[in-house]
Amino acid sequence: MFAEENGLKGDPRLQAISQAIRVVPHFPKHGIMFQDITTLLLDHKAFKDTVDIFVDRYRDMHISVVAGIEARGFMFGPSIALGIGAKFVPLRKPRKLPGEVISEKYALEYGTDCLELHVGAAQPGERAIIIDDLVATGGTLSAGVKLLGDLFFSLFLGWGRVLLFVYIFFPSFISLVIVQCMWSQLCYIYCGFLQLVL
Ligand SMILES: O=P(O)(O)OC[C@H]1O[C@H](OP(=O)(O)OP(=O)(O)O)[C@H](O)[C@@H]1O
Ligand SMILES: Nc1ncnc2[nH]cnc12
Repeated sequence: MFAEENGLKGDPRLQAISQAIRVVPHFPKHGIMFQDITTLLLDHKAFKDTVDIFVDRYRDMHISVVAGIEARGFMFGPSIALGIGAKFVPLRKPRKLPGEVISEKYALEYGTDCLELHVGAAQPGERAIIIDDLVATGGTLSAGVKLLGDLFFSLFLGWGRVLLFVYIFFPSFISLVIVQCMWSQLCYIYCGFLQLVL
């Protein structure tokens, strides 16, 4: 599907990339066919072709954020970010990021996990892509999409909380601000009116 959608059907690079990924049966537990990309990283051409395919696809699409999912998204994301001229934003496992974070829990093929993102790493209105090595259940990717979406919402919520706090504890302060604003608007209109008249 990816090959067809991106005009890569029959591209010999895809077959070489696919062959460079080792499949390890029953790792880390019985029944899992583990797709091991460390063998792809050992193959310079296949590794470069993988990055180039993404750079060609996303260059000139006004993407300013490449978000990479820990850990294997960190192996491809930064090169793609440099290639398309975007910043790299790590989506990390819990308690790894030192600043203020937003978190999202998710279910995995073999367990549950959580991803975190630094508040302020991306701004509302920026266009982002998320990079990882593999989609199995899609839980990790969905958590990444939700995190980036929530970033804008959390900024909004942050200011909402401050306003609510001020409103509850200092209602007269809020009224004062509103009156002040209205008053300055009235003064402004009044000055404009005077300018017109004079
Ligand atoms: O589509 P999903 O079912 O969510 O699974 C895919 C995720 O699982 C793997 O990471 P893992 O959590 O094993 O962490 P790692 O990259 O740190 O090894 C893989 O790198 C993806 O991030
Ligand atoms: N089948 C798989 N291969 C490699 N990483 C994985 N993460 C979840 N499922 C996986």
